[in-house]
Amino acid sequence: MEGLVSMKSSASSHPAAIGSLPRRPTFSIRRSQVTLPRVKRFSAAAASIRAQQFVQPDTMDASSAAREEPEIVLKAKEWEVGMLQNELAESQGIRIRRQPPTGPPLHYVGPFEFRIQNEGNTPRNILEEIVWHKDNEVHQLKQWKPIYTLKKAMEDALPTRDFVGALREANRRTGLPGLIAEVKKASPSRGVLRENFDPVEVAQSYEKGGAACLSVLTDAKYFQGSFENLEAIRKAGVKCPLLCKEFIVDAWQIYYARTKGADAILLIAAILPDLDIKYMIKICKVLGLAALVEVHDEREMDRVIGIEGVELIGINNRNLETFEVDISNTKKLLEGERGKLIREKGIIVVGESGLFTPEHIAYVQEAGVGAVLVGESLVKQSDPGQAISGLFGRDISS
Ligand SMILES: O=P(O)(O)OC[C@@H](O)[C@@H](O)c1c[nH]c2ccccc12
Repeated sequence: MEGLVSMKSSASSHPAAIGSLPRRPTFSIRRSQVTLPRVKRFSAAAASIRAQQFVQPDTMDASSAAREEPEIVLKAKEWEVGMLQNELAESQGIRIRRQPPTGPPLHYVGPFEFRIQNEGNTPRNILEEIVWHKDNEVHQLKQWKPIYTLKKAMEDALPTRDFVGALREANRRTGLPGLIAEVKKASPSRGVLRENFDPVEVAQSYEKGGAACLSVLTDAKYFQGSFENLEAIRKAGVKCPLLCKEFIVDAWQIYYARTKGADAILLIAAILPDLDIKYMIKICKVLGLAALVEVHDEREMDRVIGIEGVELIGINNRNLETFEVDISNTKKLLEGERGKLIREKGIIVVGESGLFTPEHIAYVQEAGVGAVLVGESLVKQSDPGQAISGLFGRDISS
């Protein structure tokens, strides 16, 4: 019943499998111990396993691994860095792990696909699932378009527009929070929001209805969005500055967003350690992009307030781990010292998610937001731009 299959003999001898090789090696590191990619298949009776096959790595120390397969040791180091990243993030209260701690959920070994379903490498919630998927997706995209090709594309990209300035101006003009209207076809929590979705039509309608800026979902798997949508909206001549709504886990995505016409990007504090946020904000400054840094609890807010150069903080009323929506979250995070510090620093706060009525808008404005980010309540209406008047209680188009 048991059979040993080495990674070398399986993966490299089956060309068809090479394209689908995982980003991470099919083994894990626990401190000084290297787990080699030797694979045993056990009986399907193993209780905790939903898969057809169970992959049980054998162990050996790092030096003997080096003698056997230097490339494997290099990959092991790469994996170790990923592990350290998880530990660093955890020390900042980040529960979302950047990669599966014991290897990717799908292991491709030769022509076989091994799916392991154990506690360690099964995502704990939807946000973690999205992040793991994104990490692999970005790895593939980076191979297809290495960073130097993006730098070239950036030289030809259209100039960026002032996202923060547009929000301030709308706020000044209307006396209401500036609107970032979201071009969103679907979401994991709500399913499809708009059938016959035409992103350019929705964007133009929002602009006509008085939106200051637009947010365009680019994640394909969970939100049915795309970078093509972002690019098409930009090229159609929509003047509202555009936020690329993406799960950013790698700086490469920022450059890519810039080549596709973004004026701003989203950084989610629940998945990015402080150092990543700092570094990515610096990249944004160099590229002329605004960064909307999203938080959803006190700890994330305190981390982000302390980061130099933050101009826009989004408070998400939806917990991305549980999907629960509670608009009092915006109020809670702006009370007392935190609100005072934010005002002193001149940071614009964006109230995000779950806003449906003029009362909701008034409530978050009272709490201290200078802008709101709204998707569902607008995009579900037959005329999304017209729906803006309903949301704000009056016409804000002129
Ligand atoms: O559709 P709503 O409830 O109005 O929410 C919009 C926006 O806040 C939400 O889409 C969002 C906020 N932060 C995110 C991060 C990723 C994906 C989506 C989001």
